[in-house]
Amino acid sequence: MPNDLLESLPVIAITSGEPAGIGPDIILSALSEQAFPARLVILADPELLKDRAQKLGICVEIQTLSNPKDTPPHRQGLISVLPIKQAKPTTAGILDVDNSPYVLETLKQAGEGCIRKEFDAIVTPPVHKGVLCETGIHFSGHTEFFQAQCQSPHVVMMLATEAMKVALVTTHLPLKDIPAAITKDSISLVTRALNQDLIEKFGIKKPKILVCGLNPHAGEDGHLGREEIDVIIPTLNKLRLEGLNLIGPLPADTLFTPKYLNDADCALAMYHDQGLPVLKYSGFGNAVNITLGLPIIRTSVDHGTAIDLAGTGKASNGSLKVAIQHAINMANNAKKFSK
Ligand SMILES: NC(=O)c1ccc[n+]([C@@H]2O[C@H](COP(=O)([O-])OP(=O)(O)OC[C@H]3O[C@@H](n4cnc5c(N)ncnc54)[C@H](O)[C@@H]3O)[C@@H](O)[C@H]2O)c1
Ligand SMILES: N[C@H](C(=O)O)[C@H](O)COP(=O)(O)O
Repeated sequence: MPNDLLESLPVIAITSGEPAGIGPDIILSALSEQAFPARLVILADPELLKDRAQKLGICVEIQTLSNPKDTPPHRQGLISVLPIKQAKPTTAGILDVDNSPYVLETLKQAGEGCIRKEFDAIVTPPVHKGVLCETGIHFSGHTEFFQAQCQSPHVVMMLATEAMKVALVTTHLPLKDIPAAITKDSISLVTRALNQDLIEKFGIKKPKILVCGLNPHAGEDGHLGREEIDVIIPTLNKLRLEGLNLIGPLPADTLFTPKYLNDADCALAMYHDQGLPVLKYSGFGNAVNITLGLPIIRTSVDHGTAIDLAGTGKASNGSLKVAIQHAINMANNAKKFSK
């Protein structure tokens, strides 16, 4: 392939995710079923991928790289690996805290490579937050990990299907800590970042964003909670003066109905389990998780490690394919903008 054509293909780093989960399975099956228009580099232990491919009976060519610059264009069945060694061999379906440093190392190297511009985007199959926390560090999600690594002041978690986009004001917080985290500042920063990225990364000229209340019935005029009156309404009014097209706060139970959704670009929920169950009910297995507000591009799957399915061949790779394609599209758009 001529050099300029090769260089026009984005380099997409894909981490292995939790080795005992379905991450390796869905990487192997997705990359063996189709060719992606990119240079795909898997940050993983090649032995993990070889073992899992054998267990699943998937025929792939595993090629080890010493430099990400050498990543060839993807073709069906090609797995190009930048090797990172596990502490121990993994048994599918059995979590082992000794391999948590390996998982963290794949994320660290993916983020560093993206910051150095060796990679154009990162795609992350699922990690197991519990087994990472057992190492003694507090790991609440990739979103927060890459936010800290990139030193980004605020990021936004957004999950998207063809039909719906749902973003969150707060990410992985215990329920009891949410009201205190719904502040004028947090709502303003997240809503501005969301609006900006909907314009720049999704080409929506003037995004229309539906905003959920925090309390049942959006507080029922203060009788079911005062956060709407004291915090959310004044903040949205201020943002409207900046030109943002915001509807709400609406009661979350009726915001997610066609009357509102059909005419809007995105819903903004106040917390994880207010917005994501609706999105996952509507499109589990085919949605993408995108971190907005980072200086790098990062997409992920809409599901977890599904430890019960690892090594069985029953895991769907649909969301991973969507996450890879979104990363490629966003990387191509970013290349066009930078010219
Ligand atoms: N992107 C990520 O890293 C990510 C996302 C969500 C959850 N997690 C983590 O995953 C772990 C397990 O979480 P969970 O049990 O709540 O959710 P889960 O998504 O792993 O599993 C929920 C259910 O969905 C099924 N399922 C999940 N993915 C599937 C697939 N690709 N194909 C077919 N069936 C699938 C599972 O078998 C299970 O029945 C937790 O540690 C959680 O934090 C990680
Ligand atoms: N909140 C996500 C979900 O439910 O799908 C998931 O936990 C992943 O989050 P990170 O991308 O921050 O790991």
